[in-house]
Amino acid sequence: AGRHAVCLWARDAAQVQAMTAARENARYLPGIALPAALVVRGGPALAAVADAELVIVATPMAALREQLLLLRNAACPVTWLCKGVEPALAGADGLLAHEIQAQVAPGLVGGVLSGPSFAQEVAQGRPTALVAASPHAGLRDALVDAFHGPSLRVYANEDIVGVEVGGAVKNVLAIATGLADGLALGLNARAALITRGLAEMTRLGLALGARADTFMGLSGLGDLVLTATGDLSRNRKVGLLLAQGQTLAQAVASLGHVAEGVYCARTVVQRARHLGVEMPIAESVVALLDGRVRPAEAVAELMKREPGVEAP
Ligand SMILES: NC(=O)c1ccc[n+]([C@@H]2O[C@H](COP(=O)([O-])OP(=O)(O)OC[C@H]3O[C@@H](n4cnc5c(N)ncnc54)[C@H](O)[C@@H]3O)[C@@H](O)[C@H]2O)c1
Ligand SMILES: O=P(O)(O)OC[C@H](O)CO
Repeated sequence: AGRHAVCLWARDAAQVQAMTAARENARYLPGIALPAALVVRGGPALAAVADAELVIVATPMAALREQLLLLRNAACPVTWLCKGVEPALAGADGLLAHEIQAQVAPGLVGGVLSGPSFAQEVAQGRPTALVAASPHAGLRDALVDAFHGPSLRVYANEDIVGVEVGGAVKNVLAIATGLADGLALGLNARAALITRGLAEMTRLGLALGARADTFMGLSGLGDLVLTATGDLSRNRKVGLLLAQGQTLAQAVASLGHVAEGVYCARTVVQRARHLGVEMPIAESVVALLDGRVRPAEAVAELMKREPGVEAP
């Protein structure tokens, strides 16, 4: 938004050099010129954030624990963009991002920036609305101050549990809608998956202590609609490719970016089971990813379920 000096730190020296020379992130956002004021840096991460007022971690979920460990003594607040759940460690449930922070960097002031936002459209300056969630009011305000602008609206939310559950579960559900669309099941089926998926997401969130209304907001329904229907979604693409007969390995290899639903579906389902929460759509996605059912069988299993009442 032009109100702050911004430094982009990357771990890969070759990528730093390429971005500095071309003033473009050709590998991840080709065709988008980096703003003239943006400084690109490599080297030790801690040196790069020494004078920072705010750090944003933009790695996949799998790298968050390592990044937070590195930043655990940072003097400034840290915010992550990751949407997922960490794979379960032996004998324990997989953790949401704020739970990892509580474990490895409890002294840090942390939060998440989430909501319906394909990076490509944000970078093109297309209108986008996000949600900034943290238990710390000061960080929520700082995120709105740093990011709110003519093409980006940022809403604050105290409910970090609900925001993170929405961000994780929508990835799993987008694999399901990609699969349904890839099998040409029709628009009715897609609407059914989105709506019943939202009920699953809400049930899990409530069991984890989230607020129900968060799931009607940007990080819940908003991101679910975007990811389940938008062809820029990597998660949706995985479903589409599986429906075409590709193996999971082939589908994942063709993306070049992380599809978090592939990595968190099992953990989501495992956590739901431990809490006694029913998530039949997510269960079907896991069966598909594990190769226990074929695409058409996953759908048939869902349709065979006993009739039920609509209330979540
Ligand atoms: N791309 C989007 O449109 C978008 C939008 C909103 C949220 N997100 C979320 O943001 C997170 C990152 O998504 P992405 O699309 O940028 O993923 P990506 O696969 O493009 O990776 C992002 C960056 O993280 C780096 N990285 C990967 N593994 C790492 C590790 N172990 N240590 C340090 N760095 C590592 C990669 O080199 C890359 O620069 C995901 O959780 C995703 O759900 C993505
Ligand atoms: O490409 P996906 O499926 O990871 O989705 C990207 C963003 O999370 C959409 O908000």
